[in-house]
Amino acid sequence: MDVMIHSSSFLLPELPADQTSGAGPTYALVLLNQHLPRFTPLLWKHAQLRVCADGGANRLYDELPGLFPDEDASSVRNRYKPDMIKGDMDSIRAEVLEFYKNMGTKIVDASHDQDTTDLHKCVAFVRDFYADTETSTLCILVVGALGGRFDHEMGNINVLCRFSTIRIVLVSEDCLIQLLPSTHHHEIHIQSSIEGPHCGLIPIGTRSGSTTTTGLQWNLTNTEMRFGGLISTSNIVRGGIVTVQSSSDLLWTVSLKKS
Ligand SMILES: Nc1ncnc2c1ncn2[C@@H]1O[C@H](COP(=O)(O)OP(=O)(O)OP(=O)(O)O)[C@@H](O)[C@H]1O
Ligand SMILES: Cc1ncc(C[n+]2csc(CCO)c2C)c(N)n1
Repeated sequence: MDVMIHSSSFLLPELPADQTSGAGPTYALVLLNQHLPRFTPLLWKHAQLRVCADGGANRLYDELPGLFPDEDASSVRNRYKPDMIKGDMDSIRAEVLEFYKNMGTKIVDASHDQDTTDLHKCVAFVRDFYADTETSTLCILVVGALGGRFDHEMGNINVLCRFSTIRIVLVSEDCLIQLLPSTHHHEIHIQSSIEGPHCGLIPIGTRSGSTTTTGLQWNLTNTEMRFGGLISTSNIVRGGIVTVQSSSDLLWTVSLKKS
């Protein structure tokens, strides 16, 4: 089975040289309508496409200037122009919509679709935008996915499952969450300056018949995991590389260090 390599190098101030030369992932950033983490400007810099999901545009408008306390709010806003705002447009404020429309941001009202979330709509857009790009090189970073309403959080995690062939990372102030599809074996390269040591491996939707790991304090060896039984929470990363093999898709989560 092929090995999928994972690295959170998008949280480093500069991408490693092999990535800046075009060999690494193509990052897209999606901003949701929850508190934006402090490193949003860093992810913005690394991303080639930036999309706000509906009320995510309010967060960009309201919260980004606060991350640059020494600068004038309007000059910060003028520097961060999203490529697109997409969603059912029931949360974005009129003045925010007007501001970004005047800056040239593309606005897509998808209010006819009340069966998929704004994050789903944005991920589908990014996927289609990069339709000609090899899927394995695309990585969608999502900020504002956690905290607040639990139905929203579960909807956001469901997007990882619905688009399981695309690399998507939910990035909060405290942790990262991503899906490890069972179609691959996984090598997670830990950036110990920014992430760990706490981590978890969580089956989602169904039991995971057999999981084997290395590089954790409490490794699994052909172990079954299920809700109501064992799931691996409060585990600890021990080595620089964690490997995971599983018969079912799993969520991988790792804590982020408070710099
Ligand atoms: N409290 C929250 N916790 C986690 N994610 C959130 C939260 N609020 C919004 N989001 C995410 O941001 C996206 C855009 O938010 P927005 O408030 O514009 O959604 P919405 O269209 O009002 O959602 P809904 O109609 O389902 O209530 C949502 O699709 C969701 O992914
Ligand atoms: C069974 C079922 N439950 C909830 C919704 C509502 N819903 C789900 S996504 C969405 C859009 C949010 O921007 C809305 C309103 C539905 N359609 N079907």
